[in-house]
Amino acid sequence: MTALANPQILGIETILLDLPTIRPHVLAMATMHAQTICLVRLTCSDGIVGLGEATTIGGLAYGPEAPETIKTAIDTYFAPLLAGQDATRPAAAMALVARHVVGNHFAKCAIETALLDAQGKRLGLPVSELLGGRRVDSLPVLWTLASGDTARDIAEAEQMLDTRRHDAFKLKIGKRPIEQDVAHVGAIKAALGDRASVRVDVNMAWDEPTARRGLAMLADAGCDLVEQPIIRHNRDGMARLVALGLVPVMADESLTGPASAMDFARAAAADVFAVKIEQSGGLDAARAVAQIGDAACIGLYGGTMLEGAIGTIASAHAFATFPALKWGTELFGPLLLTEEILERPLTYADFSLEVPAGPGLGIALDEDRVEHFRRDRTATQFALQGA
Ligand SMILES: O=C(O)C[C@H]1C=CC(=O)O1
Ligand SMILES: [Mn+2]
Repeated sequence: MTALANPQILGIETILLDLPTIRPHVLAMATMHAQTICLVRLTCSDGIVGLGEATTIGGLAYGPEAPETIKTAIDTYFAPLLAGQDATRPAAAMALVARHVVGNHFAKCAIETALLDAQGKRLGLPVSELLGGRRVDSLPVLWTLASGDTARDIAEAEQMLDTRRHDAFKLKIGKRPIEQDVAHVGAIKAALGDRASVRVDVNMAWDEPTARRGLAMLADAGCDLVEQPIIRHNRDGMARLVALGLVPVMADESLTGPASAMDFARAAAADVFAVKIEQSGGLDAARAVAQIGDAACIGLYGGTMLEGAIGTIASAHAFATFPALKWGTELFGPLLLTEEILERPLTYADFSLEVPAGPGLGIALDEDRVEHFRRDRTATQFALQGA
C-alpha cells in the first residue's frame, strides 16, 4: 500500500466538559471544585475515531495551558495543520506538529493520544503495545488526601484502606505555616502507621531554607517522599535538598519533557521523577523522561494532572511500558469526579488500576453523558433559561 492510499485525518473536534469533584481538592495554588476536560475527537477517512484529552488544575494556576487555551490552540492551529495527513503515522504527524507549534505540551499530548487511540483501533492493538509493549497489566494507585481537614483526611484514608482501594497517600501541603502542615502530616501518619505509605506534595510553595527545615521535620514525622518542595527552575536547590539525604525528593513541575529530565538527571536534582504525559508533551516524550530517569538510577512514579478517564488511561498505557515503577502511580483522577463519562467504568481493585486490553485506549465514551456535560450545551441552556 502506498502512503497516499493510507487513511487520512479528516477532522479534529474539541469539546469542553465540566465535571464536579466529590469534595473540594485543596492544593497550594488552587482549590478545585470541578475539573474541566478538553475532549478531543480525531476522525479519520476510514471511519475510525481516536479520543484524546487535555486537562489541567485550577485554570492557569498550575501550568502554562488551560482547557480553554488548549481548545483554541487545537481548533486554530493543530486541526488545519493535521487535516489530510496520514492517520496511520502518529509519530510523523507529531513531528509535523513539533515543527509548527512551540510549547503547548498539554494540547500536543491530547492530539498524540487521539492519534494512538485511532491507530490502535485500526490495528487491533492496545496503545501500550504500540508504545513498545506493556510490562504489566495493572498499576498501583495512590490517593491524595486534600480535603483541607485532618480528621476528614484520616477518615477518608481509613475508608480507602478498608475497601482495598489505596494504601499509599499523598498529602497536599505548603499553603499553611510549616509547623501546622507537619503536624497535619504527623497526625495522619500516626493514625495509619505501617498500614500505609504517607507522602507530601508541596507544589513549589517553599523557599530553600524552609524546605531544608521542612524535610528534616517531615522525615521525623514518618513521611516517605517529598514532591517538588521548591520552585520548578531551582535545579541546584533541588540537588542540594537531595544531597541532605533526609527523605527522598521527587521532581514534578520541574519536568517538562526529556531535556529537563536530562538536566535534572545530570545535576542529581531528584531521587524520583514524577512522570506526567501532559507535562512531558505526550506519551512518547513521557517514555523518554522515564528512560532518562531510569538510566540515571532515579526512581519512577506515574503522575497525574488529575485527568479524567481518557487522559488517565492514556497515562496508564504509557506507564505500563516503563522499565520500572518503584513508587507506583497516582492515576486516581476519575475517582475524584462525581460523574462517569465512560460506557464501562475503569476497574480499580486491590490498590490498583487495570490497564485495558482492548484496541487503542480500550475505553468507550457514554455519548449521552458527554452531551450532558459539555460546556457549550450548558451555556446554551443557561442563555435560554435567562432569555
Ligand atoms: O501532582 C500534582 O501536583 C497534581 C495532582 C496530582 C495529584 C493531585 O492530587 O494533584
Ligand atoms: Mn505534584
